[in-house]
Amino acid sequence: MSFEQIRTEDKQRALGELREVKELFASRGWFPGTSGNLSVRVGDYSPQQFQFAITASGKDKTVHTPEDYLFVDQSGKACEATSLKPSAETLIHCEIYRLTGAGAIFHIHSVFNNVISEYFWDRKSVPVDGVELIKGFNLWEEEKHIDIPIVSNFAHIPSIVPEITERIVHEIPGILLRKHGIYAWGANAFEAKRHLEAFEFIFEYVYRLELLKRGV
Ligand SMILES: CSCCC(=O)C(=O)COP(=O)(O)O
Ligand SMILES: [Zn+2]
Repeated sequence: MSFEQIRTEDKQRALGELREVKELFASRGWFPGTSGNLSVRVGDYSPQQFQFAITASGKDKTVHTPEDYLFVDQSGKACEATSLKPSAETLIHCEIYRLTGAGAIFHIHSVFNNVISEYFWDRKSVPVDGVELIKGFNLWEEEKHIDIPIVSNFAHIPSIVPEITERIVHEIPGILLRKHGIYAWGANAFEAKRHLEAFEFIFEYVYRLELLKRGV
């Protein structure tokens, strides 16, 4: 399906969802210093061909402007003529869509996700035991253990991608970039938001529990 074949109302819906999520996450302080990026996929999907709306690069995501989003294809190329630049991290979105077929991907930087990614860097994953909120990932097993993958961060974004390709696991709808932030995804914007909120809850829980264990 080409970009032109995608219905205007579907494109408008994606932009509306991005605007809503952006405003909510901004109210939580989840976009410090212009960080973070959000995307919602539109139209039909195959791993070889898809399109999505994504936040433009370097914008203050706490304000709304007419130049907040653009549409790109599976290689990160703009679908329409525009002076806007897609997020510098668009290639990460492309790879996550290619691997998972997700409908939306949200990325934020927080102190908790940064601290936790560094604290558990030696084991390359965050261990989580029996926390109720993993039900937010549709994991309903009693006292389930999960490991949230952590990958290396590089200034050169294409260098981050191969480790993401290697480490994404079907059960866990997110991945942590070391001292950078969390990427969370879902079948649609509602689910990706739920997953992101569950990750952030878990990171704060793990952080506070570690402090208590250490008597800090
Ligand atoms: C200013 S934070 C550094 C870039 C980053 O990590 C990020 O999430 C925002 O980049 P974008 O190009 O999407 O604005
Ligand atoms: Zn980032």
